Amino acid sequence: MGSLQLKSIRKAYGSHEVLKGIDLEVKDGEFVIFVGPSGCGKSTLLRTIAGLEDATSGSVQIDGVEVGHVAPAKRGIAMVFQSYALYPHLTVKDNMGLGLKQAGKPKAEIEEKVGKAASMLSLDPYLARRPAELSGGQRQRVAIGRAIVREPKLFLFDEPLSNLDAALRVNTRLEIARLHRSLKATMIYVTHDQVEAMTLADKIVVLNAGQIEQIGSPMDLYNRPANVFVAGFIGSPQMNFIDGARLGDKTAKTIGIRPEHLGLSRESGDWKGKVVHVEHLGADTIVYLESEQVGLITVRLFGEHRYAPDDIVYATPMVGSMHRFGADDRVLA
Ligand SMILES: Nc1ncnc2c1ncn2[C@@H]1O[C@H](COP(=O)(O)OP(=O)(O)OP(=O)(O)O)[C@@H](O)[C@H]1O
Repeated sequence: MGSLQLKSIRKAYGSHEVLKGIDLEVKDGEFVIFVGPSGCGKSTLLRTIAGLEDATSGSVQIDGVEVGHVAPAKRGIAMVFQSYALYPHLTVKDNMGLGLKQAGKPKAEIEEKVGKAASMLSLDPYLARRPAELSGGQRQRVAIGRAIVREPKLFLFDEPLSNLDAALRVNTRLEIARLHRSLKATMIYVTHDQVEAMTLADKIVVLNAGQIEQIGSPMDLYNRPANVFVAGFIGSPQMNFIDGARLGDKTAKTIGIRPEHLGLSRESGDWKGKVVHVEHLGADTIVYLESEQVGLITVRLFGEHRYAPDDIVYATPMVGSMHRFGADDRVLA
């Protein structure tokens, strides 16, 4: 079991309020990801759940039990950080089993649990090595293994992949997804990386300046952003925002349209523009164009396209792809 309830969590450092009333329900077995701009309070929230920070007010419950005054080690939580914090003089096996050894568990039990975690993480060949003899990805897997053997109610991950290179990030991401499926454990994960958030999460929590902007499944946030902030934060390249008045819309202050929901033609279309820059990403081509009617917009095309700066082109939004936001930046029904 591992459910979590946060009620009206506030946290201030001096007069600086970093968390401004966070309410959140995490169900047993859920994978929840916190995203948001730098400094919005993601790590502080995670550390508050872990008990490494005390909330200024509000309640943290794990499985329905208030843990505000329970020491971090007694909360049934395991935390995996960006820095692996492994003991350099211990082998992989001893690093993974240390927590159990310190808790006075019998040797046979430690052997069994470490063995099981190692095989889950494909770490069997490395059990006798020391951290210095491992790659960054392997070290992070050991850190995850160390968390698994403790069989926590809640796993907390604070940007666990951010020290890894791109290929390793993908592999380790898949590993974490698989792990979540096989352990059916509750996981809460902080990341800067949109792809991580979109691919791993059952539920994404978008934070901004200490408040929750929206909670939803990845596709909910992508398809139905509740406000301009979430619309602009989720999706890459970023959603285009156009002044409603420029499109003759009298109620919407802002109209959003994702770059992948625009078509491009040299012959005809809704918005005439001039190409200012093109990025060839292999699988996709990103075209930036300046249009008199709608300003600077980004178009994402599937495949390779031979547009070049100064080409005259026409962009056309796909039917039903516009998001309309009112004067308060909230989505209009
Ligand atoms: N110990 C502290 N004392 C004072 N202010 C702090 C302390 N820890 C964090 N802060 C401030 O709280 C705010 C939130 O920090 P936090 O680390 O939670 O943000 P974050 O969303 O995790 O950012 P990042 O994505 O950059 O890691 C920041 O403005 C930070 O400067």
